[in-house]
Amino acid sequence: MQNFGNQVQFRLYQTMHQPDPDRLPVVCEEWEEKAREVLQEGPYDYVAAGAGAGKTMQNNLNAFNRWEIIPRMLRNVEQRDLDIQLFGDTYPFPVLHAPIGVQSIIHEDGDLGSAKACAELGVPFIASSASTTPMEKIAEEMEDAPRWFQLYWSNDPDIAASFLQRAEASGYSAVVVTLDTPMMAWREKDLKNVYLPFLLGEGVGNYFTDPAFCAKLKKSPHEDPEAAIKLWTQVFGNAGLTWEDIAFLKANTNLPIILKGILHPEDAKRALEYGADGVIVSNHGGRQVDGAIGALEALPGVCNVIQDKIPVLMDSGIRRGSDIIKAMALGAKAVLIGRPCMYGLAAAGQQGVTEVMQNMIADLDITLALTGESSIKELNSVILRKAE
Ligand SMILES: Cc1cc2nc3c(=O)[nH]c(=O)nc-3n(C[C@H](O)[C@H](O)[C@H](O)COP(=O)(O)O)c2cc1C
Ligand SMILES: O=C(O)C(=O)c1ccccc1
Repeated sequence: MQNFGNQVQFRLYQTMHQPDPDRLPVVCEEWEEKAREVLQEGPYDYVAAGAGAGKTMQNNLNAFNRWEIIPRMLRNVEQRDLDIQLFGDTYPFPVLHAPIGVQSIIHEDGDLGSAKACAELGVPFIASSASTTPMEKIAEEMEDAPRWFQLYWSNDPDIAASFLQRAEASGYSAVVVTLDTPMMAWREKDLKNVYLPFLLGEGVGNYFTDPAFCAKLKKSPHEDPEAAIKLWTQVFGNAGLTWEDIAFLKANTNLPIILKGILHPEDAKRALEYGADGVIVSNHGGRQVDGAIGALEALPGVCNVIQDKIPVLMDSGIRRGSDIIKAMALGAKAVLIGRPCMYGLAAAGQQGVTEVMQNMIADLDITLALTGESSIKELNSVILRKAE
């Protein structure tokens, strides 16, 4: 896409004649502020806060400040390529929408709004196991736009296998298996607010429509929602999994399997040994282990082990274009955008997600050019230095 960044930027400046209240935010922190204004405390904190004291979330942001870009000059950056290849598909930008459950708690557009915003831009949408809208409905709305499915690996193998089968049948082209959430973390803000969306029947759309899940209930989720929610709390996670269980996934899907939540180089080694098709370096946005390593800090160690044998993606802390450049220069093939999209969704529904994604990509395109690079795929750590 020619001069994507300049076009978006020019359009934004042209809104100068619009009255202020109609103008949507541009800056990530401003979107977050707007989200805080429109949401009640429970849902806002559910999205914005992390595990424990929030140290990991802080580490994620700080990690980006430890790297600095050294721009190059006079390198003809008129034509720029932002496209990437992953698992045999070409995508227009090196960004995906992170899997995010329970989007219905922040806006009525919910998962469908986000999915449609992504579809318009050609950005792959990773549908969460914990979406409120069932995966088939999301797929239907997205038509042939790119989409992946994120698996929460239930301790009930029938449910896990059924989710995999449904994802493949409804046209998702890869499975992201989230390993860092065998149970919900100790989340201080949610405990203080006494707020857990699932207990309110949010984020259970895939379960309540699942034949394997429903087979374990006496009455349908519609007839007896309380019993269904209780069953959900019993089957959601699986703390008993080991690396040997990866074979179960391979036996139950033909799609590429991408392991999300890899931080330790030793786990990167296991991911290769056990046949993962890709990994995502992530600490779940600091929502699981408090005091964990910032995701960007963990990225070089993982890439060093993987040695380009399979793609390494990353998330946790991406807030602007330069963050994407740093992650890719350190070895990520693409990044996932999480909370920024949710602040957009909260403040302005589907259009908010479109704006956040579009602005992030525009910023990326312009910053790439100003760094003196024209191909996102060819970035490497030569353009970075570790700040003192
Ligand atoms: C409200 C919320 C819900 C999330 N739900 C899921 C989920 O269902 N599955 C998953 O793998 N990750 C989930 N995540 C984690 C994101 O996929 C991603 O790793 C994280 O948002 C990255 O951190 P960042 O948003 O601070 O950049 C969730 C994150 C948030 C904020
Ligand atoms: O809140 C989360 O971070 C999350 O990943 C999750 C887990 C279960 C259901 C919905 C979201």
